[in-house]
Amino acid sequence: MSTYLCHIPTQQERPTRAALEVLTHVRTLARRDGARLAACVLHPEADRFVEALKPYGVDQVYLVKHPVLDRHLNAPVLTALAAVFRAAQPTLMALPSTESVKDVLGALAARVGAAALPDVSAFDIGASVTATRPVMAARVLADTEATTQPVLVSVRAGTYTAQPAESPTEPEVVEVPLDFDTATLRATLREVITGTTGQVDLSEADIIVAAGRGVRDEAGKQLVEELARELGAAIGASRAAIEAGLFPASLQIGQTGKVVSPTLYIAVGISGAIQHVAGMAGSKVIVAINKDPDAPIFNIATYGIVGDLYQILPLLIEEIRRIKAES
Ligand SMILES: Cc1cc2nc3c(=O)[nH]c(=O)nc-3n(C[C@H](O)[C@H](O)[C@H](O)COP(=O)(O)OP(=O)(O)OC[C@H]3O[C@@H](n4cnc5c(N)ncnc54)[C@H](O)[C@@H]3O)c2cc1C
Repeated sequence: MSTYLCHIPTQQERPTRAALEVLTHVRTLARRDGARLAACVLHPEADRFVEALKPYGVDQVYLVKHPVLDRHLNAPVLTALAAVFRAAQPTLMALPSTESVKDVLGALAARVGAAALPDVSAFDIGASVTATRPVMAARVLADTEATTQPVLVSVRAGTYTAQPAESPTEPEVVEVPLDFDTATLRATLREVITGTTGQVDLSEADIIVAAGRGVRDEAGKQLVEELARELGAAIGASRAAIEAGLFPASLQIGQTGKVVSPTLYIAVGISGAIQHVAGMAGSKVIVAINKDPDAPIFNIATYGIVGDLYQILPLLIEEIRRIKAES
């Protein structure tokens, strides 16, 4: 029986949304192909996450527990993933395409002798593994194929929807020892500085309110923050809004920023330049607010509101508050 393995990064005591999305898709493929569905968690207390994986129908969970896995460092994560790979012997290993995964994917492929299909927006397994990969700032979709096995595939967030299985499973738990000497570390993580704007993590957010150059001052910024607060949304920004000094660079969405695919993306005063769209085109519903009816963002928007954001946002916030109060 072949094994399909998913890497499950964790955040704030639970598997990330992106990981559960990939796991859900791999479960569909595993059930169709009669393959074993395995997941792996790297964490000093990895057992804590087994419970959260049961509803997703996993047959096996590989755990790597080591204090060095407390925070992402390339060398131990690479060693741990390679150890799990050797233990599980999967034909396919799927990983969410996070910054950390991008750092190690190529090295992991080389270490375990696998092909790699990085940063894809869809994939399937037939006689070979085939995938669709957005390239050239998502202007072109490339069909790619791995002609050898095993295959590593990293998947963009928002491609699939995370859904529990029809019935939960009681997975076999396999502990994989990590033989890693921390004295060999060439890099250490000294401090993690968390952005202060917005309470919700951009890459995990289900709703994003993104500000562009149309948000031109502190009053506009406060409206964006208020709307985000009412919706429980994360805040993002275009490069122009960041260059204007209103938002920190960590919030940039686009070709040279974060790639996001939330359920709802509200673009406020953003023109829709190709470099911005590259980072958000995968959003399920896009609402654009722009005073220029010819702004390119309206070409990809699900709903468009033509008007001045300084008038529209207060109305929107008021209406959301009213609906929340009624329900
Ligand atoms: C190599 C490269 C990489 C890049 N990477 C990125 C990237 O990762 N992310 C990114 O975002 N950009 C990136 N850019 C920049 C990109 O080309 C655009 O310049 C940028 O996205 C424009 O941001 P914007 O839409 O906020 O600003 P603008 O293009 O200036 O648009 C502002 C919009 O706000 C509207 N507006 C103004 N006032 C109001 C109002 N009161 N109410 C409603 N609407 C209003 C205007 O009609 C306009 O459409 C990159 C560029 C290059 C060359």
